[in-house]
Amino acid sequence: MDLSSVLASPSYGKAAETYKKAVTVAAAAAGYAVVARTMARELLPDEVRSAARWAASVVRDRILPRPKQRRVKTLYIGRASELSGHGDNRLFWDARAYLATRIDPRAEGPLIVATGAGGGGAAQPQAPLLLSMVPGGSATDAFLGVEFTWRLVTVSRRDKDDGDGGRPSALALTFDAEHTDVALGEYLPFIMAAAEAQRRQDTALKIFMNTGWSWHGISHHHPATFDTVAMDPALKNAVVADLDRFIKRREYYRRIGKAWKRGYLLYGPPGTGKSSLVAAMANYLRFNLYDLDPSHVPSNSDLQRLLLGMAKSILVVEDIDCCFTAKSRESVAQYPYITYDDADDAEDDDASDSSQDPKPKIACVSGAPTKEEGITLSGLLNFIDGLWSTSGEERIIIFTTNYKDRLDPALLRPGRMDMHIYMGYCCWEAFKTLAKNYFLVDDHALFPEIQELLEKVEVTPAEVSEMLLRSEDADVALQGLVEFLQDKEEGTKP
Ligand SMILES: Nc1ncnc2c1ncn2[C@@H]1O[C@H](COP(=O)(O)OP(=O)(O)OP(=O)(O)O)[C@@H](O)[C@H]1O
Repeated sequence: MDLSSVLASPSYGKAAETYKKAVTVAAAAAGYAVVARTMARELLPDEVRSAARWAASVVRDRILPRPKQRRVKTLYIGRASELSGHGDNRLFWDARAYLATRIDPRAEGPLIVATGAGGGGAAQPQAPLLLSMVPGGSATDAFLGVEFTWRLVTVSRRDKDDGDGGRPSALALTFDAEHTDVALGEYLPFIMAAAEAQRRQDTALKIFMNTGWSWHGISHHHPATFDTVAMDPALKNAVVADLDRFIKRREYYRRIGKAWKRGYLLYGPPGTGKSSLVAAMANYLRFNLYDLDPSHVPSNSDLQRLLLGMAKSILVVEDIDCCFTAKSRESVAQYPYITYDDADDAEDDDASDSSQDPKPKIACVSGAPTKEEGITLSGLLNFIDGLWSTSGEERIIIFTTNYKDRLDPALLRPGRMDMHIYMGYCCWEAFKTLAKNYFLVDDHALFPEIQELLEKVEVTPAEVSEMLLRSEDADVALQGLVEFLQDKEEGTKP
């Protein structure tokens, strides 16, 4: 069918008629709408028109989905503690320290850069560079899927003559208000914990030694870490896991009403790394060490004072077998400075404080035996349990000995020392740690021979370390070690 016959057909004529009518109606409706709007504008008062607009918006809001409104919340963290009324607000400094690790140095805009405190608190050449926002600047951070925006704000205090005008005085933390619980319950506590961990890292550790009833501290720079201590890897992992678990259990110890303390007994031949492990534990936890020499503690009351004078820390008593024994009173002559419990007394240790024990203890102070009250093993353990149960701070006690079999059974009873750690002769795994420490090598042509020899020969990690130290050339040092082990095997070396 061509175009002329389509136009001439009756069905086309009907459709064209219908279309014309529709156009006429639409034009009339549009005209009425314009007229109605004009009339409404001219005839209806403003109040009626705005009421109509409001009604229309209510209907629209009810029927049509609207994009969700974002309510933001801002927390101001002032530099000064507004609530306690005095001093610095630690949270302000914690947040600034935390932000220093989150600021992107490549981001646009100016930043403040300064040196952080290294080792002893004073700025040191190797101290890290810390970034900070300039006043008015902002930084964003994401935590648990929530976006947080930080701004450093300056509150002008020109009206107050406190010499503080113009310094940044608060951090403003802005986030979606529906995440307020995350901000207060998780994000800020996380920041405080991170800052505390960093503070510990930056603070030089100390080791304290006792003279009489007072402690004297010096810096503790022992380089041992869990990476450098050579020991069975499974045992090492177990020690690290035990420390981690202990540190996280503040609430648990509080709930069961026990002192937040953990006891470790390290035993093994001389030179197997007991002192190195103590140092590694201190470095890992960033705890100060208190090295107690019981021979310098005249009485239980002096011991009490020493224990009360300790902060969160590790208390070490080395060579405990030389300090306390239950063997016999004849032993007094052998260990002249210390008071001894009888084995029978030790059984009652839990029930009574030995300082109130009516039986006279033999105390030998400064080599002069007297009948005065003296320090006892039960006194030490009871004091520790009693005194530390109220402090609420975590403490670790470590006893070391070369001779576990000489120890007072009271010390070995379950519940006294939580973990007994045997530091033994150098095994293959321990040797690999030492080789890595000294030469940064994981493998060497002499390793198979050394492995075979270590299975047959008893050698301490201290002896192996000494051989490895003899040359900076790994080939030379390892060859020297092979010869040393062969001599031992043949019995030509003690
Ligand atoms: N397990 C080890 N891992 C790494 N180094 C070790 C180890 N054992 C010993 N050494 C090395 O030997 C030296 C002496 O070891 P350490 O004092 O730790 O042994 P110890 O078991 O405490 O000895 P002692 O019982 O005589 O006090 C350390 O300084 C270290 O260089």
